[in-house]
Amino acid sequence: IAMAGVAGRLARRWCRSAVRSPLQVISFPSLQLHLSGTAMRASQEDFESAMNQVKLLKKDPGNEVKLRLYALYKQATEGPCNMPKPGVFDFINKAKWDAWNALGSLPKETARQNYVDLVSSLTASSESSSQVKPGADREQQEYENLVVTSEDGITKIMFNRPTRKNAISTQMYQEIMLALKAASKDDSTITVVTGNGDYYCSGNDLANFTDIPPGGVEEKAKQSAIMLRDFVGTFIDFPKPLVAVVNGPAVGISVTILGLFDAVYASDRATFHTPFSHLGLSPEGCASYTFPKIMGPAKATEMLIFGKKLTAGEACAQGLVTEVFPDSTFQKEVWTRLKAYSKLPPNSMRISKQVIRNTEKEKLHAVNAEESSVLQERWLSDECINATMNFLSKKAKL
Ligand SMILES: CCCCC/C=C/C(=O)SCCNC(=O)CCNC(=O)[C@H](O)C(C)(C)COP(=O)(O)OP(=O)(O)OC[C@H]1O[C@@H](n2cnc3c(N)ncnc32)[C@H](O)[C@@H]1OP(=O)(O)O
Repeated sequence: IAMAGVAGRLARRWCRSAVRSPLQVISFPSLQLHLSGTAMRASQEDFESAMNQVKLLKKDPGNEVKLRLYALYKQATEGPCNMPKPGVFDFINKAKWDAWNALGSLPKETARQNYVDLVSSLTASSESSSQVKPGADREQQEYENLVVTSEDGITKIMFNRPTRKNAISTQMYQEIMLALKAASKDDSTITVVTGNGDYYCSGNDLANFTDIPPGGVEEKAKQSAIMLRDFVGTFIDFPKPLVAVVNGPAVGISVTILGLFDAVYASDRATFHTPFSHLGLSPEGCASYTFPKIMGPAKATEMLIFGKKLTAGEACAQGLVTEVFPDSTFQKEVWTRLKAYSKLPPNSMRISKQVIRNTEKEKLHAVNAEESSVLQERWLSDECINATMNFLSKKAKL
């Protein structure tokens, strides 16, 4: 408890001091490699101007960056660390000493250049993030079937076709891809996918197959396979922690792609249903690979071949869901947790995700290509056409 109190005070003091003086700022080790390679050409004038810019930063760059700035400033003005090492309980001065000492014998000119570059990167990122106006207003104009908001370091992509149980139309596939691509580049640390209304998502909009292009059904199947491959590929390649907040029942592709998320939180009202055989289809979203890996082949068979619908508790027991919450407290508990996670160092989270994902990326893309190509055939099968017609003519539901 005492340590937590000290850490809190430290953070508050550092935040205040960063805007007051470059002498009281603190580091970002991940920038070190990038910065050490830059040419040494910053003048004393550039350096002084950078010191002034630090005071004008609109956004607190965080303690690590402030420590880095402090260390570079000291190195640039005084050379290698010349202070006696502070005691272990003198937390602030010890952190500053460590940061400065870590620069070793870095020449003054290089430190000056690195300081100028670091400040310039901070100014650029604060300008670009202030141009992005987070919030529903801006996003509503861009997306017809999604609500995308950015707050507290979290970009939330919400399926927004509640009257169709958030079924994914052709346009919505495109919008989800666009929203994910934007989220991968924005300054949020975590991206969340959720649904509006009582459903999380009822999967592919079965009416998608009624929009036949001049090339006929074969052309439609071909276009759909390309779209599916791109759609799933966007999830495979997504670079930040991706979390599903499953607010209600999930069907079809909205379930299979959960295997590509980094965490899945579910309300106890949620169910997980992949009725591919009932629809004359076969698995997509890399589930033919991720599900057997997550839950074992026998359990995956029950879901993907026999179409067994799982409760949230069952999906959690089988490893598809991270944690289940009572519906009454679901939103509150999940968002409190996500807000805490969003404050973790973003670069570290992103890199950890990449380390985990990179070992499998090639395999996942290959599986995605294979599944999409098999489905291209399935969509033209009698089994699939009959099942789709039965649903659309209101003869069948899941
Ligand atoms: C191109 C890439 C393809 C990738 C391959 C993807 C595969 C899949 O995702 S397979 C799974 C496809 N999904 C389904 O088969 C679900 C079909 N829907 C249903 O069975 C039911 O609607 C329900 C169980 C999801 C919900 O039932 P209920 O609570 O009774 O609600 P309604 O049926 O009255 O739904 C309200 C309204 O929404 C329409 N709707 C719901 N889901 C879909 C859907 N997936 N596609 C098209 N339309 C859907 C439903 O028809 C109702 O419409 P109205 O009757 O006009 O009000």
